[in-house]
Amino acid sequence: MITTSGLTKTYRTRGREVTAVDDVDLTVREGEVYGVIGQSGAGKSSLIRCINLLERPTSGTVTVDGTDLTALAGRGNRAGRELRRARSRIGMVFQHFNLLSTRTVQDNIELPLEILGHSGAARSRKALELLDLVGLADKAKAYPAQLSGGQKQRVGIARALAGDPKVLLSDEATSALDPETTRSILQLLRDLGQQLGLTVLLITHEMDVVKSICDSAALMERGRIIESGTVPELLATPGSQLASALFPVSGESGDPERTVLDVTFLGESTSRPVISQLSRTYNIDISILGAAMDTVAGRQVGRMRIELPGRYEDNVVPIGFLREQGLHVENAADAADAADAVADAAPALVKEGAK
Ligand SMILES: Nc1ncnc2c1ncn2[C@@H]1O[C@H](COP(=O)(O)OP(=O)(O)OP(=O)(O)O)[C@@H](O)[C@H]1O
Repeated sequence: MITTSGLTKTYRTRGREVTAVDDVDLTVREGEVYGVIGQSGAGKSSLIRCINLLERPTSGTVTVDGTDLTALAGRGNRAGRELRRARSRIGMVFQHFNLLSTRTVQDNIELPLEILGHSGAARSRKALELLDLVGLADKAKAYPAQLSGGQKQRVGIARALAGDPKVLLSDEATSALDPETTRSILQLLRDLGQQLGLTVLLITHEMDVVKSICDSAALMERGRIIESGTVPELLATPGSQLASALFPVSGESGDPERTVLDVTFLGESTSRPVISQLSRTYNIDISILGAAMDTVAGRQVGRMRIELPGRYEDNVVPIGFLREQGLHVENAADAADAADAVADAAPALVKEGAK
């Protein structure tokens, strides 16, 4: 649904050049919620602004729903109209809501429809329908100042949906909200995505956002995407920095003569008694150093740090047994290296992930 190829954005200010987006290839599939996570200054806002051509990329292409937006951008007035039309199928949700304070809630939602030239009756019908969808049917005549932050963002989402978009872009939609409101807005985005068949691309600096609603995620650092994939793929990738930040497990072993493994259970493997089977089959004592179960992107995920007697090389057979059961097994020493790498690159992400 969204593809960028070699997308690059360089700003030139007072003789200085900053490459905010550096050769980014991104593929967001139809119907998924895709999160781009990175620290402040990583280039997330520039990326999202290039995707809806609010910002003209320096090079590279952006294709949304089969239309190459970058090809439409530079062709004078007529192409400008085409670009505006293509853009109206891309909804945008902003961190600070961007509502007009002198207009009522309903009039704010009608604004994009006014620009598209819809009649008064059609605009009103659509706005009321959208208000109902976001749970604010009773607030049509209220002004933004009379709403809570979460309610304002619901209006922002309703406005973004006014043009019947196939794609919703969200620029830190929840970072101005408290944790509980954040949860309800994320749930709304996820529900609307499923109900309306939307593809959602969101940028965030909070790992919890990725954890609660994203099907796929990418880690952005200094303008580049350094890791990406579906959440289950990431959790199953040895040494994945995103997986370590998304789902950290802790627990120390003091004994170099023993093997410490991080075992990830996904989906139905979470309910099988594999650790006791391992212990019985090979007659080994297993210590559990740390464990957690959680729901990531709507799927049950478990992670466990276990310790086995003997060095890693001596445990090839039990490790093979665990892998045969469909579990992802990683040497904890390698996982610790990945966690250190992400901590160096993005300390805030690790803090968020560890909450
Ligand atoms: N209009 C601009 N002119 C010049 N430099 C810019 C401009 N916009 C962004 N930058 C620079 O590009 C880099 C990436 O900024 P960007 O806002 O895209 O990052 P971000 O990951 O969204 O950060 P934040 O989360 O703080 O918004 C930064 O170094 C920033 O200073």
